[in-house]
Amino acid sequence: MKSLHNLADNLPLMELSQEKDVTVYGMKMDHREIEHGDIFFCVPGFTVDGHNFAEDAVKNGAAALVTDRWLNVSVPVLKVPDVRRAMALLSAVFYEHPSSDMHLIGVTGTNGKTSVTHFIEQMLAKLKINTGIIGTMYTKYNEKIIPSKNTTPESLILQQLLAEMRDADTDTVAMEVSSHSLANGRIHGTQFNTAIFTNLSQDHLDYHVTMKDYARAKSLLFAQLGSSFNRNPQAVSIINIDDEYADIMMEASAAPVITYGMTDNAMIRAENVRLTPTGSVFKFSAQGITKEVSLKLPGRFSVYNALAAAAALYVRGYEWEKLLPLLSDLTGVSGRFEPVMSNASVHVIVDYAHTPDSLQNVLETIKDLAEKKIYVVVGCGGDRDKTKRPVMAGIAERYADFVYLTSDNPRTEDPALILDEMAAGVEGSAYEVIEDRKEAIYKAVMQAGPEDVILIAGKGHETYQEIGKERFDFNDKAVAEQALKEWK
Ligand SMILES: CC(=O)N[C@H]1[C@@H](OP(=O)(O)OP(=O)(O)OC[C@H]2O[C@@H](n3ccc(=O)[nH]c3=O)[C@H](O)[C@@H]2O)O[C@H](CO)[C@@H](O)[C@@H]1O[C@H](C)C(=O)N[C@@H](C)C(=O)N[C@H](CCC(=O)O)C(=O)O
Ligand SMILES: Nc1ncnc2c1ncn2[C@@H]1O[C@H](COP(=O)(O)OP(=O)(O)OP(=O)(O)O)[C@@H](O)[C@H]1O
Ligand SMILES: N[C@H](CCC[C@H](N)C(=O)O)C(=O)O
Ligand SMILES: [Mg+2]
Repeated sequence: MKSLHNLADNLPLMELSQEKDVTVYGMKMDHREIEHGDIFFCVPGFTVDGHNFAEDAVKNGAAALVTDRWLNVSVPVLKVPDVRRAMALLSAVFYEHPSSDMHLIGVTGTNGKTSVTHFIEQMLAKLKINTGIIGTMYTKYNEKIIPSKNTTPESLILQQLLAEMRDADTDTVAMEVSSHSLANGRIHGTQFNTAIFTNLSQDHLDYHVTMKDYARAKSLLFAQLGSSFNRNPQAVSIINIDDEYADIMMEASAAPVITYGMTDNAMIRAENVRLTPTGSVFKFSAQGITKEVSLKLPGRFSVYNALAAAAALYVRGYEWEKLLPLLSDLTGVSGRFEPVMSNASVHVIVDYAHTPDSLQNVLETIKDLAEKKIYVVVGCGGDRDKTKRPVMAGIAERYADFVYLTSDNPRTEDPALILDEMAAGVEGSAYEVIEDRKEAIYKAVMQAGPEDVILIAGKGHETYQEIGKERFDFNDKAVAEQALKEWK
């Protein structure tokens, strides 16, 4: 519970429609969720303008509105230049800056965010540190799991979750920070101790339009770190120096930078990386310390993710001697290079690769390990970057003996048209289009021979398929398990 005037004092350039103060009991951005005494934020959205719901919000009991224009309503209106950013700041104030009461690690980049946050959590759990996670799969702290709608929640949900974590004595939170959230100001008012950059490659060009815009959005995490806004003098940026966009992140960083990678100029390095059938072995090197490390995780990309997680723990205050042994115990994350267990001798791997770069990385790893044929079942999501469709199909063709192009989450697009766009990227004829994902998985399994490998890409841990505006139960792993039972 807060006074509107006290809240408003935190916003530069705000104007109030009336002198009357009111008590604010909660904050909402959807008028259908308003309860008596809430502030309603009129967010100009991508599909609809929240200002259209102002009157209904008042009818539902809103005590005040935050808007970007004057509206004629009976309750006080707080006019601001940018409603989303004002919402982020006021949510942080309303919940009394929960992020400043914990060690908060933000992870951004096209691929690897979910993996890195989970690796940090696994290592800190071994050190008996109470750690929370916010990301694509869920928000998780103590034994509680709250399913996610977005990878990075809207600011008022984010601050509420952080406040719950603070109240549950969560010490450290590892959080995925998406480019959408940065561009939308969802993390304004959130104080990070550490920001990690994994990598940048093509995705979300529907939203950001060019790679430069996309990189600029990602760099905001580093620009906001340790700045006057996020007052944390201890803040550190951790950057994958091998990525071609590393310079942009380093230049943007308002905090000192630690680099990691496999090249000589990385401060934290993996040298002489050797991939093995069960993972990898490499020589870890940082600040004069060298140590042979083995990982039970697939591919070179996992080495990068492990280095990022180790760097975060170093910044958290742990000595290398203490944290390096924890790397060998890291285990895979659900839906990320996850083998499907069965009695059949066909190897099926479910992976969340939904970008060209991640698909290529995963297939390179499979190519190194596979002794027989490789099959790929892959689709691309609807209402998302269309330009990645032919590219992903082309990558699948390059590595596989045969490709099944199928639906991912078509959402409101025509699945057949998405598949046409994918097929345009295939040059040869070793592919088939099967719109129904279950049918495609079954067909791939049924025609595979002993020791062949099937990659089912794109949906990883997802337990639904979104067709139109509806979500139907669907789980790649469960479908593959069933198909494998029928394989002979
Ligand atoms: C592009 C984007 O970020 N969209 C988000 C945005 O939607 P929007 O701006 O279109 O909202 P809108 O539907 O126009 O509505 C505008 C306002 O009116 C309100 N409203 C609307 C209808 C109504 O009857 N009453 C009402 O009050 C809405 O609550 C909202 O405040 O605000 C919504 C409300 O919070 C979000 O759910 C929605 O995320 C959707 C689900 C989404 O798909 N987002 C994706 C693109 C996204 O953000 N992805 C990244 C991960 C990307 C990655 O790295 O892989 C993420 O962080 O999740
Ligand atoms: N460091 C990496 N570099 C390239 N590809 C990676 C890396 N880490 C994971 N991948 C691949 O990308 C897929 C997605 O990984 P992960 O879920 O960790 O990424 P994310 O950044 O959280 O994705 P999202 O944007 O959907 O939240 C994995 O299934 C794997 O195929
Ligand atoms: N965070 C990503 C997830 C994509 C997962 C894929 N299965 C799809 O639906 O495109 C996005 O919203 O673009
Ligand atoms: Mg993720």
